[in-house]
Amino acid sequence: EVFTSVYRIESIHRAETTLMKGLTDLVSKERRDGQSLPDNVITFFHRVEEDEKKAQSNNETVNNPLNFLHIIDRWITGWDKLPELLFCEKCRKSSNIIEFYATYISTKQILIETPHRNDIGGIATAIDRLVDMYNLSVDDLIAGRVKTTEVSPMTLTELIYVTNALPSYEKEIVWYEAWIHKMKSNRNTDIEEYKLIYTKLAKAYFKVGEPLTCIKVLKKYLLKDPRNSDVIVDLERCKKRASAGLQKYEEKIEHYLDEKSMDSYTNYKKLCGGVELRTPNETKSLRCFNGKTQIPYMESKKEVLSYDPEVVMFHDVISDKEAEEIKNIAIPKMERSFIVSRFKTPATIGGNYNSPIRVSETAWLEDSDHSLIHKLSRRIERITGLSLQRRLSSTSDSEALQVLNYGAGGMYIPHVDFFGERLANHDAPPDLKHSGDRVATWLFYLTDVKFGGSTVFPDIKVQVPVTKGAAAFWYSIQKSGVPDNRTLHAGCPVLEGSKWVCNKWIRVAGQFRKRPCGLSRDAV
Ligand SMILES: O=C(O)CCC(=O)C(=O)O
Ligand SMILES: [Fe+2]
Repeated sequence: EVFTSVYRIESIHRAETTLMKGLTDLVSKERRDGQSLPDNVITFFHRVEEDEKKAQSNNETVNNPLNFLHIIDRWITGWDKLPELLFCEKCRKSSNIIEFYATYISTKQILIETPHRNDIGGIATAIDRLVDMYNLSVDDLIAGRVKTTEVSPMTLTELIYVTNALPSYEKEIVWYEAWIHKMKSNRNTDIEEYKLIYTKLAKAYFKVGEPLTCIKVLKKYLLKDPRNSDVIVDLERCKKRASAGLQKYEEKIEHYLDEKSMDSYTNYKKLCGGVELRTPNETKSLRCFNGKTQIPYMESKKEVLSYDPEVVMFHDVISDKEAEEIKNIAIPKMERSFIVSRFKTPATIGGNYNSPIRVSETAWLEDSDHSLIHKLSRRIERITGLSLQRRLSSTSDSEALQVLNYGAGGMYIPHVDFFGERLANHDAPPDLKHSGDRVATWLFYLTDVKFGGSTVFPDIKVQVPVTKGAAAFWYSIQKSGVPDNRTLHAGCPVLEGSKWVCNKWIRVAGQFRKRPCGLSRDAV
């Protein structure tokens, strides 16, 4: 799967650029020789040309899920099929074609992974999630617009990918209605497309218990194509249901959120969208200042986002060059992030109902892997005053550095980082199992993103924007030793850009001198 990280999609896209250079060459050589390639090859060639032109803004390729959908669809329906099209039975074989084919094979061989049907589902789900999260207009998406960027409009095939991934018939209705709206302004839509959309829309109305609307939709279609027997059969079905007076409602995917989760989810959504949920009175005492570190002449740029529980940002704690280096060290080791529930934390609320909990890829880096990783651990120690020692054979004061790159619409739904009562029986390696709970989290931001991706704390209404070079830091366990549920937090879905972060989860065991425990139960 490539949709689980933006860098994988980017590498597919780089390969496509190479293939496209080869194809452009082929087209012009054949033209020069007075020959032409099969029509479907030329059509595909023009599609890529057109898509690429549209997807460029300020010399950069637009990094949003709609463009990812185009990239993956072009790959699966185009590049993968190209040899069949070029070497069809009646096709003329020229040396130019053979030459292109060599480039084709070698380019594909370099790729570690090529897109897969699953990727389509992953990206389609991401698009649905982003519509919910950021209240995007479906009409805009169909036309290729996402916030301030524009790419090619969606194709009919892409629409069907998206609607197949939707968790409810209500949502399908919204998309088909929008598509019909678009078809109306396009005079030469072919009848097959009309038929497909009208029958799918009618079926969705039927499923949500609205047979009368189902009848209306099908009758509208029959005005264009009065004798279509499939549609007439569908119409009879709707009529029968309507006369039975049965309003049967069918759910596509069952979902359930309890009230408390719903509150957190509402805040999560608002905070991700950049809404300030605290009153001026609540934020007036928040400050930025030069913080003390363990080295007398070194200060940190500290910004307090919440005093209790304490959530802070440290600015300029990692350079662009270091951030780039971390990515390069991590890339060969990246793997799909495991679901938090490996540790059975309450990572079960919010998000879109059918969405995976975490869409990202992870690499774990040890201090001993590279001097830079070691250096960063020491830097965090100086700034926080905590110990991050890794002792691979006994208890450790922190886990390895976790590097994350989010995928298409990638996010991490609301969760807490501590294990709480589950610490005793989780299946971490023994050294970590005996290192105590996760007392604090340090999160470096290695990139900026154009839109979305903030780290948000729904219960305390805090939003930390993705800020390259900065880090977020918070304690998950109070000084009394009691885990702090108010530290529930999430990574918002990324709408545009590639979000890279890396974090250190700091353990309780080694901190007894560095962060003395409090004397009362509610010590913070
Ligand atoms: O990526 C984010 O913003 C959140 C990451 C996170 O929750 C974590 O690493 O524990
Ligand atoms: Fe977390």
